[in-house]
Amino acid sequence: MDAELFPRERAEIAPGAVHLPDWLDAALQRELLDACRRWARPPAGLRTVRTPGGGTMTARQVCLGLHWGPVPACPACGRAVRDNPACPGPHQYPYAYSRTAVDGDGAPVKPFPPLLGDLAHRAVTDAYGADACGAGPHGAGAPPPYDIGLINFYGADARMGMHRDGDERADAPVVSLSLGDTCVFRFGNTGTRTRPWTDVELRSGDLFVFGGPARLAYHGVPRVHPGTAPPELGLTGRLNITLRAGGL
Ligand SMILES: O=C(O)CCC(=O)C(=O)O
Ligand SMILES: [Fe+2]
Repeated sequence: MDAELFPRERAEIAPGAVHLPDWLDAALQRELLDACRRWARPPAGLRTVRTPGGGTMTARQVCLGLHWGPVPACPACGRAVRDNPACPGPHQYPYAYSRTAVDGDGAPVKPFPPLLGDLAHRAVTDAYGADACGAGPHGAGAPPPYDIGLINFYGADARMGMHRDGDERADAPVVSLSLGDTCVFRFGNTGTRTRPWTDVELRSGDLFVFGGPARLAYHGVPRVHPGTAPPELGLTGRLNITLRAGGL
């Protein structure tokens, strides 16, 4: 890694989208990596996600709390999603949340651990300030809690295309934690997959939070830089943990 004289600083990439470099210390990165390794084991462990077009995602994924994946058949017309793009029903939404790994081994998804809920709340508070959380414990009138963790594992050639995180029903900010190799994280706009966008370098330990006007912005990972993980972490590749409130 190139030498750097100055620490990297907090940056607001777009209104509501905040990058906090080096947010996780080395011990917490190690603890999260160990936990990711446990979560990635079967049942309902790391899997390859099929896309509605018949391809596969290059980043492999494991889910906690709720399972996110392709909708196998449309409840409105009963056909596989990619076979009937004209269906006005759930075909419009080729991905959904479920309680079991429907496109994996079919096992119940592992529970969402309290550690990740605590981290999500701390992350949002650090990103926006004390009262901005937008999700909380259950209770009358309280916003829904963080209850979904998606963990993406990127090998050297893995990517993630521009997309929106739009399958949740709560508007709490998405919290994203990076471990291992550095990547280019592309943060775009809410209207199109195309420019304008800003490319941000996310390194091991970085936090990125997007909420408010940025909650539904397109984003993706066009590139991972292999071999850039901190050697003491002991990870080859990149892990990303995104935390969301489902409101489902
Ligand atoms: O890997 C990343 O940094 C982004 C992951 C992501 O956008 C997602 O899981 O929806
Ligand atoms: Fe995303």
